[in-house]
Amino acid sequence: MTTIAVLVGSLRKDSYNLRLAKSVERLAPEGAEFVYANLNLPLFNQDLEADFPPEATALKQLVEGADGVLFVTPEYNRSFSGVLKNAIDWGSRPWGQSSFAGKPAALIGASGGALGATQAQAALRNVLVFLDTKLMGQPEVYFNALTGFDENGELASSAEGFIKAFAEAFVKHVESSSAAK
Ligand SMILES: Cc1cc2nc3c(=O)[nH]c(=O)nc-3n(C[C@H](O)[C@H](O)[C@H](O)COP(=O)(O)O)c2cc1C
Repeated sequence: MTTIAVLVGSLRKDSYNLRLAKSVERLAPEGAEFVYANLNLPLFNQDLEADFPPEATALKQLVEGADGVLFVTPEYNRSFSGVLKNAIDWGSRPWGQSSFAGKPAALIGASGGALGATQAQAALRNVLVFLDTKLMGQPEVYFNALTGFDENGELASSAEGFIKAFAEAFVKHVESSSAAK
């Protein structure tokens, strides 16, 4: 079993990005288990590092126990969401004990427009490289939620192919990175 920790950077109940993550999960090869992190965390405060909040510890444990991490981000003001940055900041601490270092990872994102969280993903990619994740380069998916989901909120048939290709490439990336350890 290959375990994937999923970090969805939106707390919105009907989040496009959560729907996108669930679509990736549905189209992933058998044997991959997706576990969704709780990102409803206290605001990062370095004063709290000596006594980590339990929710932040749970996030670190989830990531450390997973074979790979999938980051799913909305675009807020041309960057990735504060919710996701906050979670990444917790997971990266204390100094020298980042949960992300060496983890096979990929990113994907949706927004309600044709640009499909392009700028958010570019900014997030920079952070994930700095954190020394083993980041999948291709394929990239910039997901337009207005055309990518149908009127029932399901993945549009036109999007099935490229989301399946992304899911397959990601799980392969995780499994080959883990085997190479
Ligand atoms: C504060 C804020 C800023 C936003 N900025 C952008 C933006 O820069 N680019 C964009 O494509 N969409 C932007 N949006 C629209 C989001 O893409 C849209 O709200 C989307 O549904 C968020 O993802 P979610 O459905 O997973 O919550 C913004 C939305 C909010 C609330």
